[in-house]
Amino acid sequence: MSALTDLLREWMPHQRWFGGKGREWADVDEEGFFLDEGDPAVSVHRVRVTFTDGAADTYLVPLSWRDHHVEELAHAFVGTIPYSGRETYAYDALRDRDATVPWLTNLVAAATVGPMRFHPAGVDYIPEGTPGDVISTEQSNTSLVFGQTAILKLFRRLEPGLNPDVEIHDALRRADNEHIAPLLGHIEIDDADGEPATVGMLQSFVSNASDGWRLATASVRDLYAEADLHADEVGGDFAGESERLGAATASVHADLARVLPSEPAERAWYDEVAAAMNARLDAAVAVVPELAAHADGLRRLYAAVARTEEPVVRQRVHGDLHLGQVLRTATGWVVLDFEGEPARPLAERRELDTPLRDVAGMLRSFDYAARHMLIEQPEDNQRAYRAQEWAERNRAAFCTGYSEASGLDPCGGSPLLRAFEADKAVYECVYEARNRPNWLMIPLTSLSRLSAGE
Ligand SMILES: Nc1ncnc2c1ncn2[C@@H]1O[C@H](COP(=O)(O)OP(=O)(O)O)[C@@H](O)[C@H]1O
Ligand SMILES: O=P(O)(O)O[C@H]1O[C@H](CO)[C@@H](O[C@H]2O[C@H](CO)[C@@H](O)[C@H](O)[C@H]2O)[C@H](O)[C@H]1O
Repeated sequence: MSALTDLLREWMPHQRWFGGKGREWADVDEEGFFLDEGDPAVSVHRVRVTFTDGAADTYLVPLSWRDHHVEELAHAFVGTIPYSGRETYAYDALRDRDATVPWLTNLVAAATVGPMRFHPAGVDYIPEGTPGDVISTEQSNTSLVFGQTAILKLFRRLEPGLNPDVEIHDALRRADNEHIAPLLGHIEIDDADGEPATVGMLQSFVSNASDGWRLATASVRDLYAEADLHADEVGGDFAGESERLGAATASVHADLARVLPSEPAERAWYDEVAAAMNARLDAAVAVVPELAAHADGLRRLYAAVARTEEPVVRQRVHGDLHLGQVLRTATGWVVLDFEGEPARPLAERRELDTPLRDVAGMLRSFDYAARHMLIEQPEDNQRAYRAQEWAERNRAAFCTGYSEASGLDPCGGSPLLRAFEADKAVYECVYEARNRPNWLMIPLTSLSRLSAGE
């Protein structure tokens, strides 16, 4: 164990991006190289943490180094280690502005630094020389904004293979899709076996935009404030936006099917989907015992998946679409973060899937937006009624926008869609139990409706 791995063992479990919180470490290995030997020097480390259950994850940890403590960087301080007979001070290099410049310099130069390769997309200006500021959003990765023109997302957990965020953004740029922020480049690193993993993605920064969750919940607040008016009568009606969002989602799906592989689903696919849903439910009941009450009804919904004759096209999709993943600009909706559900292995997230998974994700999000303000007042039946009304109106508008743009109606009583919605709500129960237990009632309420066949 080196002085650096000792330091990382102390520091990493407290970082937002560290996915192994609460698990016991059995071992830790680290391999590093210098990205920049200037002042501050910047090093990049691949840190492999092995847990006592035998599982292991590799994290990306960039550090900056100084020969004295810098008080303004106290928030980024990692610790000290001895080097050439004196103490050196290590900082989180992504929170140290002076240490952020080399990322774009190397990207513009299409450089190779140690095992890391920088690939500019060659399509647009990269704001080289500008320092980056870390965004304050709660996120599982770390993103830096450079001069309000570009945003670099550094993926913290490294997995071999091209990250779907890069792959899908690249495909949609080739398709000239107008609902994405264009890809400006990406960065790869070779792992110990020479397999490349994606380290980062640079894309255009969408300025002056608001995210869908913020806009939708503002609309719900307006509705609650007007006790006697309906969703279509209050000032902040969101249905027009929901309809445009449906059309934007359909456009993204159509382009993905056009430029990446797609094929009709075979019979075996339906059985596999039903089996995967049942397996996810089994695992979820062990974490959220309240789910057991809905299990029979949910299994009936999943059985209908195996029986349905509904044709499905398998293709690449977003994989984790919700209102927090879309930005409204002055001209329309932009869809972000094509990584899929972060907890699933990368190979699984790159498999062909059905657009219904994304439609279901967004429909769930309308339920969330409508209900999240009921958390504090679960007995307020009047508000619960109005929440339902808001959710139904916006879900229907989203479906209308989707069908008008695609010519396909994904929502017309499809048993598949209901099953995907239920499956997402089961996933959400586990997510909420682990992260925001007082939000658990949102997916549970939806599941009692879905499992009762309503
Ligand atoms: N191209 C962009 N332009 C403007 N803001 C962005 C852009 N990409 C991401 N963001 C902001 O950063 C947040 C986190 O980005 P996201 O890709 O979802 O990261 P993560 O995968 O870590 O959750 C988004 O919710 C959004 O607010
Ligand atoms: O954005 P991430 O990829 O990190 O997604 C995870 O966190 C989301 C919460 O931030 C979670 O989304 C759930 O809550 C949202 C409101 O906060 C709601 O709009 C979504 O519909 C709901 O699923 C997401 O499930 C999780 O993967």
